[in-house]
Amino acid sequence: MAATSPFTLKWGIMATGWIAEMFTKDLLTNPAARDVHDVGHEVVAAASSSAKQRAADFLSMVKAPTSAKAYGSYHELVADPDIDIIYVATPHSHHFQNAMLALDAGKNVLCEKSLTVTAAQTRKLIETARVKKVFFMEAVWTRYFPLSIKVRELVQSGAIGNVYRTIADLSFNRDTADGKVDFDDSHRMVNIDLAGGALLDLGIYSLTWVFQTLYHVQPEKDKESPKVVAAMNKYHTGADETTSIIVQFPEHKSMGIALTSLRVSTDVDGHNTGGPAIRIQGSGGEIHVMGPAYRPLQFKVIKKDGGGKVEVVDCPIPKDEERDWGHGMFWEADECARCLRDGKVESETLPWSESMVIMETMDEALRQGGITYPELIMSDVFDAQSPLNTGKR
Ligand SMILES: NC(=O)C1=CN([C@@H]2O[C@H](COP(=O)(O)OP(=O)(O)OC[C@H]3O[C@@H](n4cnc5c(N)ncnc54)[C@H](OP(=O)(O)O)[C@@H]3O)[C@@H](O)[C@H]2O)C=CC1
Ligand SMILES: O=C1OC[C@@H](O)[C@H](O)[C@H]1O
Repeated sequence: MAATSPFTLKWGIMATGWIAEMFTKDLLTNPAARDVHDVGHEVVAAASSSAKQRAADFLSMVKAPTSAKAYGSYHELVADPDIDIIYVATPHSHHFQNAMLALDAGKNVLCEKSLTVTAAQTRKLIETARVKKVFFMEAVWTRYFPLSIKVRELVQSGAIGNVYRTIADLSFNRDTADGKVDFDDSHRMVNIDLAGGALLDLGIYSLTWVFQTLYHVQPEKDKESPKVVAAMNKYHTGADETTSIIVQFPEHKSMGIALTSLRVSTDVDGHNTGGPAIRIQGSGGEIHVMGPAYRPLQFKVIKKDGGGKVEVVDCPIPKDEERDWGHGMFWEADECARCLRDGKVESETLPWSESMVIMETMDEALRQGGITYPELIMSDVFDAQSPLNTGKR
């Protein structure tokens, strides 16, 4: 019997910054290098809001096929009939308007984290995807790692008993002697106009671990909206620099603690000496995930009755030797391809309802922490000519 050829998804890349580079290089790797044979990817075009030449330079830098088109605006990108799906790789501030631009044009969308600035914006995007009958997914790449899948399976199988608590941290020590952090005030990590702050950039990963171990694994009928208690320290730009959130599920008697900071580090010496980034604690044992929370490569299973033995599971990220590349973002791209091949508009691994509840949790934390962003980037009214869509800075 002849083997069926893989389903190939045609991508348009919106923006040409750091993560666009990482993701596009992953798209260009050979799926066989990660033992994937049912789906593949093609980079059809990239767009820069600043100049067509920038998009052309980007495509040659990532070694895209010469057939890939360069556009000098996001509007041109979403109008390209050859593109199946748009990857939105702009700052958080821009996600709502940029993703809406693509959805409005009838394109499927994979949008970087944090999905939006507000939960109301996420709701609008989901409604639009539903009406347009197009696929829409939040690009929290860690969810699609084989490591995450294994950990969720262990939790669901009861390997560590009932899971009552998850403690997750993603913190970078960027503290400087002058009392600041070593990001320029204009950098997207701390710039309020770009929806900067520890929570939306890093804390989303801590929350990802809380939600994928305490919420996602629950049967649909038992899913419980969390109670949220949060504290935030503000940076002088108005963004949060250190944030701690308790996410409580009273019916399940479980609790998540999501931590993030730009002042201290999860991994103090860069060698994981400080212990795990994530502790998933059950009545019969614990799973320790070694960080960073966004790209973990190892977890440990410690059983209550294990007599001190620790099972260590390594989950390296496969590399395409020919391209000398493998970052780990290809798994979320494969998920998009499989969903589209199978006619799905949302992923079961990160359904719309779960993106929504996580955004609501972040909304509530920001409210309790007293962080507000400018109206332009909090608006949930789509404007194709918004400066966020036209590249005007
Ligand atoms: N999944 C992951 O591991 C990571 C995800 N991210 C997420 O990706 C997004 C982008 O982050 P990153 O790539 O690091 O950011 P960069 O600043 O490196 O790139 C952002 C790109 O967005 C475009 N852009 C449009 N308008 C603006 C504006 N006003 N200011 C700055 N850039 C603008 C630019 O591309 P152009 O000029 O071509 O239009 C720019 O190159 C964020 O949402 C972030 O949270 C970031 C890092 C890792
Ligand atoms: O998503 C991310 O993961 C990696 C971090 O270095 C980056 O700041 C963040 O945006």
